[in-house]
Order: sequence, then C-alpha cells, then structure tokens
Amino acid sequence: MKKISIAIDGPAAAGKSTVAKIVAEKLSYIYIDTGAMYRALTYKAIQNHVNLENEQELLAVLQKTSIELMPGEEGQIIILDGENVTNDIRSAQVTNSVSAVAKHRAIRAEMVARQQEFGAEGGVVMDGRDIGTHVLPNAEVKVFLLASVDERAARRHAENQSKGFPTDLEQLKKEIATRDKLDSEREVAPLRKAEDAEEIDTTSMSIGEVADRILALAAERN
Ligand SMILES: Nc1ncnc2c1ncn2[C@@H]1O[C@H](COP(=O)(O)OP(=O)(O)OP(=O)(O)O)[C@@H](O)[C@H]1O
Ligand SMILES: Nc1ccn([C@@H]2O[C@H](COP(=O)(O)O)[C@@H](O)[C@H]2O)c(=O)n1
Repeated sequence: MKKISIAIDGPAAAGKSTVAKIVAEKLSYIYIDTGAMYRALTYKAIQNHVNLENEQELLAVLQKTSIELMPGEEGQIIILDGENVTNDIRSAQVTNSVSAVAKHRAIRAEMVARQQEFGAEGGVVMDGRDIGTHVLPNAEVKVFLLASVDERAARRHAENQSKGFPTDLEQLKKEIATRDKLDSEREVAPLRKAEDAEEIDTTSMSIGEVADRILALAAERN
C-alpha cells in the first residue's frame, strides 16, 4: 500500500499528539511531534540565558543544535544534542515561553526545513500548528482538531493529576488561551486550519473515535 502523509494541526491540548501516536502506530508510520522541536530549542535557549526576543541569537543557537525524535515505550523521546530532554521540555517555564521562540521567521524556516526532511519519504504522521498549511502542504490527509478551552484544560488537568503534579484548572485555562492567542496572531505561519483540512471537534469524542476518523480518511485517500 502507498505510504501517505498525515497532517494534524490544532490548538494547545486538543489531543493532537495522543491521536497522532495511535494513528502512526496503527499504520506503522513515523510520528513527528513538531511542537517538541520548538520546545527543545526553547529549553536550550533558557538554559543558556539567550534573549528569546533576539531572533539572530536564537538562530545561531539552533544552527548548532541537534534535535532527534525517537520512538520510545511511552511515546516519543526527544534528544537534544545527545541528551534526553523528553520531560524537561514539558516544564511550565518552557510551555509558557515557547510561543515567543516559535514566532520568529528565521527559526520557523529552519524548523520547517528539518521537518520536511523528516517527512520526505511519506509514511509520516506529523502534528503541530502549521503542518497542513506550510510543512506538508501536499499531505493526503489534513485534519484540524478542536475542542473547547474548558474541555482542553480539563483534559490537561486530569493528565497532570495522573502524573502526580497537580495544577490549577483556572490557571491552565488562562495559559492555554494565551498560547492559542499568541500562536494564532503571530505574523509568520500562524495557527490556521488549512483550506483542505477536515475540522474535527473532539469536545464530545473519545480518543478512539478521533483516531478512527483519521484512519478512515487515510484509508479513503490511500
Ligand atoms: N478525545 C479525547 N477525549 C478525552 N481526552 C483526550 C482526547 N484527546 C486527547 N485527550 C487527552 O487530552 C490531553 C491532551 O492531549 P495531547 O497532549 O494529545 O494534546 P496536544 O494537542 O498534543 O497538546 P499540545 O499542543 O499542548 O502538545 C491528554 O491527556 C490526552 O490523553
Ligand atoms: N508546527 C508547530 C508546532 C508547535 N509550534 C509552537 O510550539 C509550541 C509547543 O507546541 P506543543 O504542540 O508541544 O504544545 C506551540 O504553542 C507553538 O508556539 C509551532 O509554532 N508550530
């Protein structure tokens, strides 16, 4: 069977990575979490006290940075310059700073080039904010996942609780809404549904139902 490309975009905590992993596993495709790449750069920049508003300084860091995405037992493992930073890049500090890094044109150009290289052979499920619009504009399947802010915050809250770090639900709602606003309003490749993407409102759908819908689209377009 032909190996196609599947682009999954949407706002924060909409369920992109959860369903992307399931779909990739079912199809034996590779999964690329592009948000993790922006997070890895943000983590490194913070560690090295780089001014996140300084595009050229960030670009110089990125050009000397290796970011590898590898499949692991519990999802994708992120290797930054040879070091496993899978958990570090999910900190509140990185989460609340990453949109500032991702807004820069030069950073996006370099990240998109790396992502296109990862997806060059097809057989890929990639999730992010600009996959259907910029990274894989010719993807056979494009979906845009949505859910209300309340539902997304509640899901993330439950996830955090289950991992043993309780968070404040109202604070989470604010952070998710702020990140969506920054990502949607930036000048370069803002968070948008591609014209030819199917919008899926997951608010009242289970994870399995969302994955099945994407798998059905993949089967149709294969
Ligand atoms: N349809 C769904 N029903 C219930 N819970 C869901 C659903 N989809 C995802 N979740 C849960 O919501 C949480 C957020 O999902 P996930 O991390 O996949 O979102 P994301 O869009 O990749 O987030 P981010 O953009 O922040 O990386 C996870 O705990 C996941 O298990
Ligand atoms: N294609 C993408 C993917 C992500 N971003 C930025 O990274 C942030 C973190 O993404 P998560 O999916 O891990 O939450 C996100 O808020 C964006 O600022 C992006 O710009 N483009």
